Amino acid sequence: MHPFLDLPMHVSAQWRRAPYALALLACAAPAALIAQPGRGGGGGAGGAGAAAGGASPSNALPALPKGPRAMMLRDWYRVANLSNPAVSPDGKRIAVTVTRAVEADNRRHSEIWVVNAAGGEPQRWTSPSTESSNPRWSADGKYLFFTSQRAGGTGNTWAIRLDQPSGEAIQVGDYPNGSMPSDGSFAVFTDAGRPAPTAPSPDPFGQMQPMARPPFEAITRPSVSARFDGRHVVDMSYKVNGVGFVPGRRVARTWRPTQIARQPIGDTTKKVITSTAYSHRGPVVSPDGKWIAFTADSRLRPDSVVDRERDSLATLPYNKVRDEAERNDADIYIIDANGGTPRKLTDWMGAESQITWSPDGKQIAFIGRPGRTKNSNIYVVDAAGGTPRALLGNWQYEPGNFDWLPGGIQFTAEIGGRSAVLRADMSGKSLPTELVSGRRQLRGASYDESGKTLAYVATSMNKPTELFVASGDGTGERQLTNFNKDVNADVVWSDAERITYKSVGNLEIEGWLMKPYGYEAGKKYPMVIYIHGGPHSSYGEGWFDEFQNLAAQGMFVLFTNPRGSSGYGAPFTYSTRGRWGMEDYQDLMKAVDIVSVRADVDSTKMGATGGSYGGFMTTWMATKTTRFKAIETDRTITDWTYWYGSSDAQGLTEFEFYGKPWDNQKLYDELSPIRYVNKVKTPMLIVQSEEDHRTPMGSAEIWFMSLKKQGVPVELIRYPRSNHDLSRTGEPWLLVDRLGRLRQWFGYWLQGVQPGAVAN
Ligand SMILES: CSCC[C@H](NC=O)C(=O)N[C@@H](CO)C(=O)O
Repeated sequence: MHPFLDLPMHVSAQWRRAPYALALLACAAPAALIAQPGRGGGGGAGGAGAAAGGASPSNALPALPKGPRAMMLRDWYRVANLSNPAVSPDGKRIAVTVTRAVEADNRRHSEIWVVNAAGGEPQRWTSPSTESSNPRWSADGKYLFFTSQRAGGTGNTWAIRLDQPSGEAIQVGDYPNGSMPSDGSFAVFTDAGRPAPTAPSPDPFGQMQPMARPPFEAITRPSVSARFDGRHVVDMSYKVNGVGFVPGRRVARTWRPTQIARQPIGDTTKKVITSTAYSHRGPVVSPDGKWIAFTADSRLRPDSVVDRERDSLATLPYNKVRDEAERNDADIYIIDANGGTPRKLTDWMGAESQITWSPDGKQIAFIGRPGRTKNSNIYVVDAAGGTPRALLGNWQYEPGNFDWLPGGIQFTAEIGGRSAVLRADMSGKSLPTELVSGRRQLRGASYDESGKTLAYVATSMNKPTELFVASGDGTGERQLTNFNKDVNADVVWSDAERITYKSVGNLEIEGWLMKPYGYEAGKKYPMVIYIHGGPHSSYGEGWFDEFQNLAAQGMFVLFTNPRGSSGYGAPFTYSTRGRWGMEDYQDLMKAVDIVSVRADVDSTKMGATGGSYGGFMTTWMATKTTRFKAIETDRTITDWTYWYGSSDAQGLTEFEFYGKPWDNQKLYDELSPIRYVNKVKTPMLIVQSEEDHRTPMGSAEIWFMSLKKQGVPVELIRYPRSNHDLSRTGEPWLLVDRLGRLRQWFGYWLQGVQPGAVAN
């Protein structure tokens, strides 16, 4: 899958405070190939009207020619991205989010479409003038809920009525979102309560911008508050990629532990059934409605104690015994559905998530990760307690989401660069069985109530996403939509050959070689290697705009999942700890060795590109080899100590590099490409976003200046209103501009195409 980082704020905060949370960071969040609704925050992704000029560019641009032909840059705007399929409880209909770019407005637009599982034309169910995503059906089939920021309501949950003639979307106060028993009579959910009312006191800084006000316990004050509009920072988490600068606290720290609430369906009265100093997470009600399972601190300590302990540990120097010890931060508890004293289900070492009751309510399943660098597995335990048993045994791969259907447990998983729907062996004695597989990526498996209908979104190398339906056991698959019909008819998307090869230590590495558009046997073509970020993410068997872009320019595109990638099991993922740029570099260069001897690859015209960890790796490569004739480094990191101080994710290197820079300065220095920049001879294009708080601008600036001062050809493109996710969720015009620059840079250095002559 394409690396796509979708970190909620709390994950970033955990990275910052402690290395322990790093198991969470496997950067391999669900892919969104070109479009993600509703993201961007202060980073500016997708903002209409913010771009330079504001005028529609399409007025001035000619219509795209009919195909079949190579992808042109503006074809990017035509590709629809489908996500979040949801099968109705009766299995008759499937709702899905469809996201497209609106080229003239420089923005994306998402709608909910519904299609009959039996087939037929999909219907648009939400307005073209508002954003709607993430459809889900109510258990009783009365509503289709979805997420929307539309005006005139509270919160962002809206609904379309299904049991009566319907019109505009409405908000439904008596149908809460939460876990329900089989009879659907009530829902349970978490509730953080309201902040305690504080007596109003005059605020001498009330008129200042939030970032400028003196935070709580700050020592300095503005001399004249009306004359200071800077940023006053005292807290560690003062900037977050995709969010922007975050004002500090104005009052003493307080805690509002999340409680469990229940609300009858058809009633607006919510009852909070717990009142504790610790938080309850992910409450799930049993099918008979008698019990609620949830996770909480393994010792039920107050949130204040847990947070203070974590914060104080985070200030200590790295300590092997303490920091490498396995931790049991959370456990599963069960409480009476009306409240009472919780019972610990089991003392299980590690992290538990996705708690799920068996349909008969006698057992509980969860995804467990027994240690930070250990494989996750699906575990099952009696609801009465006992020792959880793993269902996937020593399977190499790790489960994604799972469902406990009437016939057993089914789940999705990444199997290297492809993904599949699988059935677990409930005895745990055999490896899981693949039900839906093939060289492709499946996203968001959804079932009807009976488990007899399964829907998913699928994509493969040369096929953008579409919606598919099958029987619950994966048989009888049918494609239900063809949203990309027009663009598919015009553009010849390139396919890729899958390769595997043995690298250092006999480790098998998976990779792909995409053919250039218009490939003719007997000719030689330039080749560009793409390096993904993370490093714990992966490339895979899905349509990806960036690869298609360079293949359309007439180049081979090589992409691999070197050690450190996700999708091959945790030992593979974490094998690069403390060794970035070593064996992983060799895994990449080995792939280059293999393809560069092919008769159709011009080994004198090779390039490299990559972002984030891939940006680090491209600058690292530039210091180690002159085999590449041109390199593009994207959202790069060239100095790890600078990165540590300026990024929003210190926890990443605290874990990967065994401590803070001053705990292990040698490693931070030795792995910093800037230390060897005097060796660079390769022309480099640097792309960095002005509001990237994950890999801030300084790394790009020092690299640019160093190459300039040595006479190495270099260009720096600084994208405004953009963050670390420009290439995924950035403003469409800027995102497409970046694709154009990649074509031009490699077109110039590898194909001799003169500036301005690369086709758009
Ligand atoms: C190594 S610094 C931070 C790198 C970043 N990792 C997580 O945030 C990264 O490599 N991001 C990737 C994957 O999402 C990217 O492609 O931007």
